[in-house]
Amino acid sequence: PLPDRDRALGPSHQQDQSVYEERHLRYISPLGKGNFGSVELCRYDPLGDNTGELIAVKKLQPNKQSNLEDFQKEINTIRSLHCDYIVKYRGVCYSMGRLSMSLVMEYLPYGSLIRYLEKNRQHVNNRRMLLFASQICKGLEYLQSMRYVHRDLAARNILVASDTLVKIADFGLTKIIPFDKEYYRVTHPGESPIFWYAPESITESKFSHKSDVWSFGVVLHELFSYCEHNCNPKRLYMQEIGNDMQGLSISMHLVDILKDNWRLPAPPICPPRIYSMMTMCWGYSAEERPTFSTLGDQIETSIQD
Ligand SMILES: N#CCCn1cc(-c2nc(Nc3ccc(C4CCNCC4)cc3)nc3c2CCN3)cn1
Repeated sequence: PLPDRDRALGPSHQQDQSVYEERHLRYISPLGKGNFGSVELCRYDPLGDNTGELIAVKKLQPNKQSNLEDFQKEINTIRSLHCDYIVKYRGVCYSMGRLSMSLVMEYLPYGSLIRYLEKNRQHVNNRRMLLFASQICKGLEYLQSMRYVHRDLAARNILVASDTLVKIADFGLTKIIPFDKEYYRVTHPGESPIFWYAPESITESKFSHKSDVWSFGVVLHELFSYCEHNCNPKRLYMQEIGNDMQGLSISMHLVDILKDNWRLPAPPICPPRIYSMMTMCWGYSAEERPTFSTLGDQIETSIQD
């Protein structure tokens, strides 16, 4: 695309959608897998001299679930979001040959929060964690203001831009709440990340801002557990449920222990006030859970102390 200074700004000064030409895209390495797609590191190098910018390119995975329509929705979603705490849309790349298209986004050099915390555990203290938590909370508050429900909030979908900035990514499951309802009901649950799901999402496929609050509580748990894999949510829940469970009954057992008020245990060195914030996010019924603005205020207060 044209550098910003030369880009013709439309009347609304809305940046026009940038189209990246496939012939200038240089594949570098794989970055990860999201919902319905894989993400690759590329350099967009129209001058052919390796001075081009690094970008993250999400390609549609041609498999049964994903289809171009869902991908188009994901592109329209991320294109409509303008927030410092949400990964930035850069444009699309059409590959006519394969009649498919790719989503071009800003490249975040540090990768997912899980990997970052595993590698940088020694110099990330509680204050830094609270900064990350507050940024995720602000991003979610913005998403809510746009009537979007993310539906796949987890540390694996939080990306690290720098030592002091994280961003929400992967809008493959994001839905818009209809104007006349408080929730979105999903017809095809697909492979659901049930250990990050609120009870009503498991039992009734109902998703709302309050179910995103539940998942935010699980992300707080991952954060303050430094994303240690031996205390990740799935592992802790399966220990409680009993590892000998299979298939459908796992989600029913999960809902049962949640009904009995069992919750993920406090991470080893988690401040009591933060753990109580998590347990508030895990109110069994949606209306018990706090709003993102309340959570944001509580996190800010904790940062001041
Ligand atoms: N979310 C979500 C799930 C889908 N997904 C999205 C991305 C993604 N990754 C990055 N950056 C990134 C990623 C991995 C590394 C690792 C790679 C292995 N070697 C060590 C370093 C480094 C940097 N930047 C992005 C994106 C999307 C927009 N910008 C990756 N998977």
